[in-house]
Amino acid sequence: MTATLVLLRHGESVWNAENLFTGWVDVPLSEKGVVEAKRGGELLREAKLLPDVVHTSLLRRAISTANLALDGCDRHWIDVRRDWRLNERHYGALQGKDKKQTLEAYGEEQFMLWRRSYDTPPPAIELGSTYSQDEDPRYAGLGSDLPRTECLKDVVARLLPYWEKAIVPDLRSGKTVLVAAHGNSLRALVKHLDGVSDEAIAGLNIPTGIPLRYDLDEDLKPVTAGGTYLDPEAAAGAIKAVANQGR
Ligand SMILES: O=C(O)[C@@H](CO)OP(=O)(O)O
Repeated sequence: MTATLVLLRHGESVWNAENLFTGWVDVPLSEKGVVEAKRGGELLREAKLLPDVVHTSLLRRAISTANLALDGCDRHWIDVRRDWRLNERHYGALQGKDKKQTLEAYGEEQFMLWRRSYDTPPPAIELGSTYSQDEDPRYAGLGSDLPRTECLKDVVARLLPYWEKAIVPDLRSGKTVLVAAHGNSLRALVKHLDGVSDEAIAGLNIPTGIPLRYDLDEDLKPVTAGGTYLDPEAAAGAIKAVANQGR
């Protein structure tokens, strides 16, 4: 048995374009992001990789990307499930801050520790502050699960229960599964799938809007490590751009 999983990071958001830490702040796609999401749908159509079910976060940049991509391959009608556990990493007090200014103020080491270390979260966000989500009705049921900051390790811990409970059953039933999510929630999933070490995951970046295909064996291990981008050339360039943000 093999199962087919497609990971899709949302297209460029307006805050990606402005180089701001975003996390759980619910910003829309930029015009370029809309084009990227549509292109993602074309790539799915060209590859005849047609999802049967889609899982998204609760953030509009992932939801819009899924809608646009699915529309592009005539799959806008499939079952959809959304869950906060697919949200972007909560960026704590860095949410809304300029990446370049943060790099200049705190230096390369601290900046990269916050951005890419496995287990160092940024400082926690103040409750009630502009970019905090404590008043957001979509998270009202979360109680003490509502994060005030997260490192990638925290994202792995909150994502895996959803993977096991919601995504794995879809894969086991033979469905082609699309997961439309975020740079860091997808890094957490790739870490799990490929067994990437805590150190090596720091160097892994996911480009916006380019579907990443994983064929999984009966143990849900990737047949090809790292999966396959549907547009490898575009992915290589875009991965470099993500890695260099803030510079
Ligand atoms: O700001 C964010 O939420 C993320 C993704 O855009 O940024 P980074 O790649 O720096 O983790």
